[in-house]
Amino acid sequence: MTGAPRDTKWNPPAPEDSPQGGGFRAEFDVTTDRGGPRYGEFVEQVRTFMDKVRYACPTPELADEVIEELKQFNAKLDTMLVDEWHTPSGTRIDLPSRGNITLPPYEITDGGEDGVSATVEFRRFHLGGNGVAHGGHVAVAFDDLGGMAAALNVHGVARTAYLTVNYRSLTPLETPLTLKTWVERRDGRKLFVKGTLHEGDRLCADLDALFIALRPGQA
Ligand SMILES: CCCCC/C=C\C/C=C\C/C=C\C/C=C\CCCC(=O)SCCNC(=O)CCNC(=O)[C@H](O)C(C)(C)COP(=O)(O)OP(=O)(O)OC[C@H]1O[C@@H](n2cnc3c(N)ncnc32)[C@H](O)[C@@H]1OP(=O)(O)O
Repeated sequence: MTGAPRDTKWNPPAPEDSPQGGGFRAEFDVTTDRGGPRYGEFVEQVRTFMDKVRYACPTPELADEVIEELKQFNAKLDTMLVDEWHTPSGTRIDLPSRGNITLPPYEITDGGEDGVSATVEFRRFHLGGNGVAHGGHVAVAFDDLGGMAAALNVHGVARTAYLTVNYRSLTPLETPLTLKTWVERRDGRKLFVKGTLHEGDRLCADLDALFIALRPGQA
């Protein structure tokens, strides 16, 4: 397991009348080959780049040089753009965080209807201040992995209705942390999800969230 459990029935078909606009679709794709065998390294290099940008203090001359090179990179990326529904990002279950560059990198160690366990490592670019993670990035990790616990429970897509994170102690950067999420209670389409984030035995943060399973065809 890396970005999501493999032994699960993913790729549920959308109903004929599934709307194509607004929010998540009631369907989703999982892949292991979209974007090719080097896609994981491609994302990892961008993360490393962001780590360096976060701490860079360029001279004006070096900033000009890098800006010129970035313009060339961006022009190259313009030649490979696809729409949201065809990008590998978020679908590659063989990669950390399903290859989604916007998520803190995590690897799923266990996942199913009972919940999800993952190892997550906040990067240097997730800095909030004073050497520890920004609380918003902690919430992003909980949202995605809480959403995954809900998705695995209902075998479909669920959307966050509310998400409360209690920050119990500081969350370190560049340290493997254990994040767990599980559906504590289900009431029809309502999934009450709990979660914890630990460094070893120390609780960094916990989660209390409500996810709503989408109705067939819901935008
Ligand atoms: C999604 C994955 C895509 C890619 C997948 C690829 C691979 C798959 C692998 C794994 C999947 C892994 C991870 C999943 C990833 C991410 C998860 C992130 C999810 C998000 O980041 S998502 C963005 C933020 N999210 C929104 O943008 C929501 C905006 N909003 C709405 O879209 C509606 O608001 C909605 C749909 C929430 C409900 O609307 P609705 O019309 O369907 O239902 P309704 O309003 O009737 O509520 C039904 C019952 O919930 C109660 N209820 C509702 N809201 C409540 C609240 N806040 N507090 C307390 N109770 C609440 C009502 O009171 C009623 O309760 P009752 O039935 O008892 O009366």
